[in-house]
Amino acid sequence: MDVTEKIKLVKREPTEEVVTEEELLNLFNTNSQPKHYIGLEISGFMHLGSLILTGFKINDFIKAGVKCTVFLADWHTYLNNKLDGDWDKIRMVSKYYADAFKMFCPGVEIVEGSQLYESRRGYWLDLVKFSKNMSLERTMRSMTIMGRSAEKDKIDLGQLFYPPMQAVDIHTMDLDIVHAGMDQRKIHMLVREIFPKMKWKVPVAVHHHILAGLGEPEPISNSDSDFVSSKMSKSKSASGIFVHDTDEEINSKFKKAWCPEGIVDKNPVLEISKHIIFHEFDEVIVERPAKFGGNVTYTNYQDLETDFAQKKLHPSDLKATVSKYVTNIIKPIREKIVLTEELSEAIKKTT
Ligand SMILES: Nc1ncnc2c1ncn2[C@@H]1O[C@H](COP(=O)(O)OP(=O)(O)OP(=O)(O)O)[C@@H](O)[C@H]1O
Ligand SMILES: N[C@@H](Cc1ccc(O)cc1)C(=O)O
Repeated sequence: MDVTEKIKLVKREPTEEVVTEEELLNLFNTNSQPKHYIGLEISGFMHLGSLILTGFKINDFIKAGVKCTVFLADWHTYLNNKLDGDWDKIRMVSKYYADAFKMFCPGVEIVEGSQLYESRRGYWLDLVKFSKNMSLERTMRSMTIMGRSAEKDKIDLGQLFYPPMQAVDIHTMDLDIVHAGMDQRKIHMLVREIFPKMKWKVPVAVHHHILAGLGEPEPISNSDSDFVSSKMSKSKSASGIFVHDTDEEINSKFKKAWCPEGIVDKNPVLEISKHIIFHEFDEVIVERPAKFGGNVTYTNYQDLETDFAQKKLHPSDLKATVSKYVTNIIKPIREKIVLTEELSEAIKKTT
């Protein structure tokens, strides 16, 4: 595959930014198998954002010949008080995440935080060195990468290690490409600023779109908090579509979704059409009775959005269509991911 084709795959939806494209071009020109990672805290059930949209992007990287890793950040999970900080639960849920990604992204490598830290003794020295280059103020401002804010949350000393550890993970894995949702861009920009001073390899950062939750978006002006507050998240079960939801649950969640007639901005149902459905299907058929205009076929997202904006497509028809297509995407995934009673209970009781 030529370099232009590889870049096209990396930049394809749901990618929102590549920092920088010039560096990515240089990387592909000089390295036939660059190393990528995306890291996840392991806590709740996997959803459309964390497994499916993220997995679409990982699969694009794999197609482009990139060596992909999903990093299961077990120590970060512990630091962030997820799963009650109970290591038996963390290990159990970690296996569930590993199996889900191995199934959805064939060829991806899985690395656990604890495995990395045990095998690289130099990690802790690098963490100390890195922390000398990171101000306390900057550390506090990066708390958004763990879904917290220094103003609202009581932060313990352990949590202050979270952002510099995430940065040192990147150096320790010797990565060329760091990938995450837009909510993680702060730490990657920090890495790009500090690593050159330490003479560490500077990775290209690729950030994908953050899928919004199904509820009404929260009115927040600060763009960084915006990603965090309205995103589909494993901590908010009503606003997310989880890979284990039944057909009925998916349908009922879409029925309740925020989708005012003619409103395109921050409309979560349109977002799912764009980033999930049109990623998988070349055409989408809206089925409706002749008295409401009859069936209509869309071969691209833009036409669907335009019809919705012009009130030619009603929210209930859009919701029913999106619900049907999402169910078709989720069904085969749901069947392949084993969710034992014990695992399900462990997750439910702690999220
Ligand atoms: N709604 C989403 N859309 C796209 N990507 C997402 C979404 N939620 C999480 N991700 C991405 O998946 C990776 C793991 O995120 P994370 O472990 O914080 O999941 P989460 O569901 O947001 O969890 P939490 O509820 O604890 O905030 C990150 O790179 C993040 O950007
Ligand atoms: N901060 C990431 C998790 C993560 C942790 C460590 C990493 O090296 C990478 C990612 C999240 O909330 O999703």
